[in-house]
Amino acid sequence: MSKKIMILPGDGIGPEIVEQAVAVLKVADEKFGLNLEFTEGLIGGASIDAHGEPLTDAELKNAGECDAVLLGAVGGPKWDTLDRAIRPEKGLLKIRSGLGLYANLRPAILYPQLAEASSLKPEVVSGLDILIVRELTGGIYFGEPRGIKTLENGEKQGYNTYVYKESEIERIARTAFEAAQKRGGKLCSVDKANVLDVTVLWREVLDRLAPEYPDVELSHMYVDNAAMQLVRAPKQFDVMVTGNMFGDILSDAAAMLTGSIGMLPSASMNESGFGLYEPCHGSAPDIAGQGVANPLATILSAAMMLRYSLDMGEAAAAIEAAVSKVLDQGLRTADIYTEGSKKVSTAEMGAAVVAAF
Ligand SMILES: NC(=O)C1=CN([C@@H]2O[C@H](COP(=O)(O)OP(=O)(O)OC[C@H]3O[C@@H](n4cnc5c(N)ncnc54)[C@H](O)[C@@H]3O)[C@@H](O)[C@H]2O)C=CC1
Ligand SMILES: CC(C)CC(=O)C(=O)O
Ligand SMILES: [Mg+2]
Repeated sequence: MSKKIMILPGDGIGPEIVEQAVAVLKVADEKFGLNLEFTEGLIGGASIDAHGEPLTDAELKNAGECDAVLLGAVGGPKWDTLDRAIRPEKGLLKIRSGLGLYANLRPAILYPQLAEASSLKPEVVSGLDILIVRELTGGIYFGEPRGIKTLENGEKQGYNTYVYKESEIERIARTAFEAAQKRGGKLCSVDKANVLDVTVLWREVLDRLAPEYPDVELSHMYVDNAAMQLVRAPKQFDVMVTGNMFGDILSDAAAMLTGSIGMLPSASMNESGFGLYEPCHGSAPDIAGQGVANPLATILSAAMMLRYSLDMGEAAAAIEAAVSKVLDQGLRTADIYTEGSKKVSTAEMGAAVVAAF
């Protein structure tokens, strides 16, 4: 039986990088007989232009009926002046929440070939392999009430609400504990429990669950210190678990340890293992249309999709090996270029991964 993959290219560099990832999936399909079937949909600004909203209910339903979703990125200046309710980013929040994709896995792994491209000194990052587990369907990005209101004195006030229910904390904590069990056995929970009540509860839930995972060493860290430790001594971390906003910010910081945000893939899963796969970066309007974006985060996200949602681990490993091979060949998009390597375009990088199979 075929496996149906929904492709949502989105905006900006989204279509450019997704095109390369689909080409890689097609060659993996040929080599491994995966029987993949692709269908394409609209999200973000592309959907606003076509339908007046960033994700239609019909498209959400289509995505949920597929076996997995591969997404590029959404957003861009063209839509920035629209009403907040129909911004491209709302489409992303809608698909994450609508499909229950609460577990966002963001592995920050330094390919040894890119040690020179990392923002940190090679000795600080060599062998880096961190997994950031980010809660994705709750927290301050979803909390109500939210909005901008006018106060009695005529001044405007903006507000959002940072909320988590125990059950939401527990399920992401279990994802993180289980990941730590399969990895190095260390879990660092990141919060701001010295200030934010919601994260006092977060910490309590993590502590309550810890005895169920005696093989995992649990620690807690405030988010400001975690940001500092990530750029000071990142190898102290194995698995990090945190809420939606802190995870968003910390994973962009971790990306630079691996050389570029263009290297960081992600998986967003629900309880039944259904997943949406996308690079951690956005639509990069500053380089869109120039053919210079790094497609590797999206290609590596496609590999995660094969492994986590489609049970095609062998093909996933082959994609990762092909990525490593092109880096061995010295091929680099502009974001990971260092002296002595060969600068290539988005399409050339994609073609090189296909050829490396
Ligand atoms: N998952 C998503 O769809 C996300 C969407 N966004 C949206 O994207 C738009 C741009 O946001 P920014 O804050 O600029 O973040 P961004 O991640 O799009 O770009 C930040 C910087 O990283 C660079 N960059 C990103 N991806 C790259 C790649 N694959 N190769 C080489 N360089 C890359 C960009 O050129 C830019 O200089 C906004 O509309 C934002 O809301 C932002 C983050 C995530
Ligand atoms: C719409 C944003 C929450 C997207 C983003 O920055 C992310 O998921 O990393
Ligand atoms: Mg982000």
